[in-house]
Amino acid sequence: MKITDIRFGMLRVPLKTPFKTALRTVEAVEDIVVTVHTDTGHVGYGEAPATAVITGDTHGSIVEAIRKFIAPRLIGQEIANLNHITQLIQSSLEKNTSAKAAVEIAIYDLFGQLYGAPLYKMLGGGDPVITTDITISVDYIDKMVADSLSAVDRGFESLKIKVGKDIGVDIERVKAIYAAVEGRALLRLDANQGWTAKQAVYAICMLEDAGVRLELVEQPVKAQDLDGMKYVTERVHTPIMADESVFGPTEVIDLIRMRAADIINIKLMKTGGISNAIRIADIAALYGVECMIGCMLETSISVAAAVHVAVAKANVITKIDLDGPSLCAFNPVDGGVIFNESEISITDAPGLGIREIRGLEALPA
Ligand SMILES: C[C@H](N)C(=O)N[C@H](CCC(=O)O)C(=O)O
Ligand SMILES: [Mg+2]
Repeated sequence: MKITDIRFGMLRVPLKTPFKTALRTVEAVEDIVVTVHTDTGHVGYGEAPATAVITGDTHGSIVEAIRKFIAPRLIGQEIANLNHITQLIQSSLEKNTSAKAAVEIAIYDLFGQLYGAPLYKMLGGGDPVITTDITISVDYIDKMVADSLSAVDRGFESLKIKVGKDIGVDIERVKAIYAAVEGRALLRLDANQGWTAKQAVYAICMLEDAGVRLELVEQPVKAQDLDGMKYVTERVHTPIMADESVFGPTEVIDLIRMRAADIINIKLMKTGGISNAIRIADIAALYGVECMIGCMLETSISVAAAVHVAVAKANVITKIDLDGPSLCAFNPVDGGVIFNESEISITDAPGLGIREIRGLEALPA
């Protein structure tokens, strides 16, 4: 099975409700879809969101990175040589992790199709059913409480509460949600870099003292402020998780050795795809550090790939934040992983199992 062509499309899917974090507000998923074509007629699917505020990647940069730097190296390559292809992708240019991820996902999809096995089996196997949390956007307190109760009624047992807007209101937001859902759902907070280190310690200690039990707090301070992450991690009981602070394996090693966080959030769009996500999981396992696997605003194309990785690396990926498809107003994918609110399950279809993507707008090759 040899690569013959790489094509692009734009996928637009409205969100059920605006997604609001300390960094941005978004009303629709608008992602680049990559299809990798082969001489056997098999097609691999990948996806990349333009999360410029986190990865620096835009629609234009994703398409240009693939068109000019990645695709020319891959045409003619044999899918069976997976490690060689991932090395070609990763070394084709610096950064541009979302572009690399989209292409890698499509290549891994084809690798599974080549051997007639679902991707998670090619990655080592596991239990093909996992449970995700759901994100509660930062908003007025009453709205966040109502959204949290509605999520719990839909069966979500873990809520990822967005904070990081105003420290005083943030504390009240979390207290109100905790009181409303106590005993029915676990709470994770994600400040998306919105606090200073001292504010984070103040807020988390206030919540701890008030008896609010939090599963973890994600990325309390600026991405580059590793000293700030360490400062917070050392001063609170609640586990601290690094998200925007770590993209690839070497950054993860540095962060773990600094003891700057307790947990790592792996996202394919930060790692540049599946190969580095697996490396990070293996590194974390060596150090005895737990991981979450998360997503950006992505549909069930690229999130499916993250699900396969989560299943195969369940020994170390103990927390799942793969709610992108649940946030979308509809599922544009025919086939693939089944997203049913909090429960996500993988079928026996080869690769990612995607048959078709509805509503894809073709972009020039
Ligand atoms: C969608 C996911 N639950 C999530 O919250 N991801 C954010 C970043 C998403 C974005 O801004 O596109 C995160 O974990 O920080
Ligand atoms: Mg985060």
